[in-house]
Amino acid sequence: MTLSSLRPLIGVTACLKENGRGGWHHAVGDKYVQAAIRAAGGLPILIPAFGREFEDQAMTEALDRLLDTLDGILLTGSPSNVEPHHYGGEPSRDGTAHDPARDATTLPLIRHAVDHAVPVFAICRGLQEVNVALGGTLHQLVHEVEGRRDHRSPRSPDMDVNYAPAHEIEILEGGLLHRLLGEKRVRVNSLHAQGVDQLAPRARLEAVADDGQVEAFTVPDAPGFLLALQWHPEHRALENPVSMKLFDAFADACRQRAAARLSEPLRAAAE
Ligand SMILES: N[C@@H](CCC(=O)NCCCC(=O)O)C(=O)O
Repeated sequence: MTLSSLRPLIGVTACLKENGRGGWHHAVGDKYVQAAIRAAGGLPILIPAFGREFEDQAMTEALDRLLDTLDGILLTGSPSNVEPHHYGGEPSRDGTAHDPARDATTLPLIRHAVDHAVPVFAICRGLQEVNVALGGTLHQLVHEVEGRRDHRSPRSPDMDVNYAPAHEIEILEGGLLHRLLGEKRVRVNSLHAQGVDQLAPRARLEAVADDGQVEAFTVPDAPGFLLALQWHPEHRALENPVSMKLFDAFADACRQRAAARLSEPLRAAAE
């Protein structure tokens, strides 16, 4: 086995959703599982929304054990919103979908992963979770903010319509995104009603939409890889060169961690 053939273990965050029959499922969209396998070359390990089951110390121990076994974390998107009490926001508008079990899992998971140099790739809700976990805030309805466009997707039954490129982003020179893509402007899809209001103090802005809305950031002082995107690179990732450059960078970081975690004989074989 060589380092390039090593398939890193990538945690994929799940939502807790009602199953319509009085029960609950821990659920992940298949496109995230497919992206972890095909775009990142990893082995996806679903992370249930277990945060409410553990008190503080037990949660810390659970996250330590979990992250000891993983080479990276993919923070997925979701129609549910981060609950505003996590960032001092006003109560959500009636009818807003939330997922408190997911919030109770991902927010401490993010802080733990960042502190322990576990590579993190955050998508849409995932970006919003990273921003809140590290002390930032969110707009709950970006399209109602003065000067902002509507960043929500069409409500088509056709995924390719909903995930079609929707607007350009400006990539800030000198950051990770610019280094990975070598471009100043790319078109991205857009499927969100929430968005970054106050960027987390440790975050470095990497890209903005033409209306100034945050579209990507990194955390330069994090010991490991971290890239947070408001758009969805996982949709048809293999057909999108921009997406593949980003997944390749995440995959490289995960493989490096995997090799470092391997036992000596396996590590020697992977070199
Ligand atoms: N609910 C938040 C986050 C939006 C988001 O993640 N959209 C994608 C949902 C479907 C998918 O997983 O692709 C917001 O509205 O901003």
